[in-house]
Amino acid sequence: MAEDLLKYLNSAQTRCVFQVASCSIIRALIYRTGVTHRPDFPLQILAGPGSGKTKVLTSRIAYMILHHGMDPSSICAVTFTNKAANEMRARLVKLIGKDSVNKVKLGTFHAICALFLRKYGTSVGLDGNFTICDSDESKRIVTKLLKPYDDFLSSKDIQVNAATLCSLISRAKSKGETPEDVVPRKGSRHVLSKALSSNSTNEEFQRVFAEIYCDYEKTLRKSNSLDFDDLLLFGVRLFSQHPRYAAWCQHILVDEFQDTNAVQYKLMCCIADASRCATVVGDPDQSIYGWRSADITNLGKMQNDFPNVAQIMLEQNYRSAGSILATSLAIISQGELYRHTSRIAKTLHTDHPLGPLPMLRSFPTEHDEAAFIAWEINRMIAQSGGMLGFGDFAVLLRFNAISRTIENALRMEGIPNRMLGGHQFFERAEIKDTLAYLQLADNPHFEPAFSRAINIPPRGIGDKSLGEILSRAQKLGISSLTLVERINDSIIPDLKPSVKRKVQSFVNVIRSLRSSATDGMEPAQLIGKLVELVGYQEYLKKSQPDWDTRWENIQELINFASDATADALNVPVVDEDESSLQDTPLRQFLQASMLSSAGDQSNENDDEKVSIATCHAAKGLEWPVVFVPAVEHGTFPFYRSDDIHEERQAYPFIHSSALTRSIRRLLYVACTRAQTSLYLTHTSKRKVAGVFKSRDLSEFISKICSNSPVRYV
Ligand SMILES: Nc1ncnc2c1ncn2[C@@H]1O[C@H](COP(=O)(O)OP(=O)(O)OP(=O)(O)O)[C@@H](O)[C@H]1O
Repeated sequence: MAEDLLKYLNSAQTRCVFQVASCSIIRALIYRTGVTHRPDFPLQILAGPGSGKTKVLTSRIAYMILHHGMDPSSICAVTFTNKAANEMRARLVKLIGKDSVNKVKLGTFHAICALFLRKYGTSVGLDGNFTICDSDESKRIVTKLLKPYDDFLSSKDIQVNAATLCSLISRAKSKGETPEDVVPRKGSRHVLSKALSSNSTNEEFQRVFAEIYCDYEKTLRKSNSLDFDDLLLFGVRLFSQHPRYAAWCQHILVDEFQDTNAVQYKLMCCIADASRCATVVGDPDQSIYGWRSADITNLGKMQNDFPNVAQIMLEQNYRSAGSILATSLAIISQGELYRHTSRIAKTLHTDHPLGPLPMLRSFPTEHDEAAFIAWEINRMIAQSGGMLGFGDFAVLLRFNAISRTIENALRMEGIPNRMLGGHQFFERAEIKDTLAYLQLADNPHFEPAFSRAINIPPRGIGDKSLGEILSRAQKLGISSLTLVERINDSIIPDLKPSVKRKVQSFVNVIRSLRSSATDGMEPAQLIGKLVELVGYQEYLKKSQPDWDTRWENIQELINFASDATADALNVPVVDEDESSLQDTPLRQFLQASMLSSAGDQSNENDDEKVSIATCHAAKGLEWPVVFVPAVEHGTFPFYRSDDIHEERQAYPFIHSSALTRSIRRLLYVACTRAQTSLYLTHTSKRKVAGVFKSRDLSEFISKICSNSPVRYV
């Protein structure tokens, strides 16, 4: 009898059934452990793409509240984008209800810092009405600061632009380096040394960089404003110097932990200081923000900084067909390029069938490639008998510059499409104009807003007069707005030529907005009042051929304004007697606008369009069918070349092997967005700066072709 049982258990068929059953039990247990792991212990959940990381994180929050009775307001949940925060909020509402969710401190690192700095910023030397300076304004400031160095830099044959300097400043800040830290010391090697050959040139350039960085900081402080990196740095300062402001936090949970930089990691530690409890979820293989100083080693650091941290791996992919997963894993796990890195070995499997093999197609030119993509989308939709719609397709690009040919081809085939994160709502001129007035009404010191608003609509103040206003204000140690207000009120003499009459309407508008904002007028009404006062619609009609679209955007901003204040997070009252600051609805709205990221806005019928996105913007998303064009050397990986301007700015001075690894991960992220079908395409010739250049298949793919998880057509 016993022998029979043993035989039975050993039979191949039974073993297989038993293994499958035990595997899914183990998986369920692992998932459960991720959720139920004691909330007073730290936890790292490492998981591959499509393994349901967000689900575990939200379930864990719900479990802490419902099972352990934790106060929702003692939980902090951090995501990388507002979109991800909204997604998490929506899922949590279903589990614990809206009232509890509203108490959880849920948002991006930037949003959480901004909220606390608004209320307690005086403790770290800030005024509560600071303005958040976006990257466009930072670039304008740096452009101005760079100007006096033009002759010097060209005499040394050093070419550098404001965008590169902004990247370098941001890089320094994300590592916590101050302007003093970047001053060259004898024999020191700095980030710039990788970019410049001669040592003395390097030192001279680095000195210029340090000076510009220093002046940039001064300009921001004088304008009572913080850039995005400052929000994090001042946040660290606030929570580390005044731990009581973080004492409410019993547990912090961080999504996409692989993309945290040094400052964000420090912030997490400061917020978790009282409880030493943090749960992080991440996938080191999806770390794609190396150029923004994301630091994969934070996983290791956490093991030292958080005693008894446990590590759980989630290894089932719920998203993709088996063959897509196999191809993606082959791309990421090619050994040789990882020789000098410690890639954390993870396995990933799926219960989904193998499905069609990913298709690799080669074309003579990019036009043929784009035409194929358009043709194939139409063919698949027709063949699916209505199962697939345009919204089920995505074309994921290495960089935006490739999109033009694809967009053209889709248009010619009548395929509706949208660029994900491409039209950045808050970067549109009409939106910036409106915000500039409101920023000035809230913070009279914010110079970038003054320079923008003073002449919109045109008031006849030329560059010379504007320069005169700025320099006179500087001499008097007051803001430009205060100067023109004083001229308007005849407190100080007019300029020559006179500006008094020209600035009168501007001063009146600002004063009227300021007084309404102080009386608590809702931002949506403030915008209505502003456009009325300045005659903005008439101005658009006169100056812009597409004025109606722009006017619709203003209406959209009004909609956004009504929602933004309703969504504001509660900041706990720590010291009633201390000078904690009161937020105004205008301030809440301005903050929400400045922190709103690309892709946060979506239109109603976007679901019926083919998505075109960069691989970066596709992070966290999924589609049934994904096309990845230009899988070629020169794109995957990309090395510095003169044609791709935006990429040179994105990757200043990054080491090429680090870049290669980062781009391999980017291709991995792109491929793992696909649920049922994946197409990789490449061309043998591609136009670069107007000239055809021959192209080879990407080494990331050519090296895996022999094991053939792809169908090469
Ligand atoms: N336990 C589960 N059972 C079935 N489907 C699941 C489960 N968890 C997640 N999914 C589904 O799998 C897909 C991927 O989930 P999700 O986007 O949360 O994964 P992720 O780990 O955050 O992925 P990525 O890191 O690639 O963005 C989604 O369609 C989700 O609905």
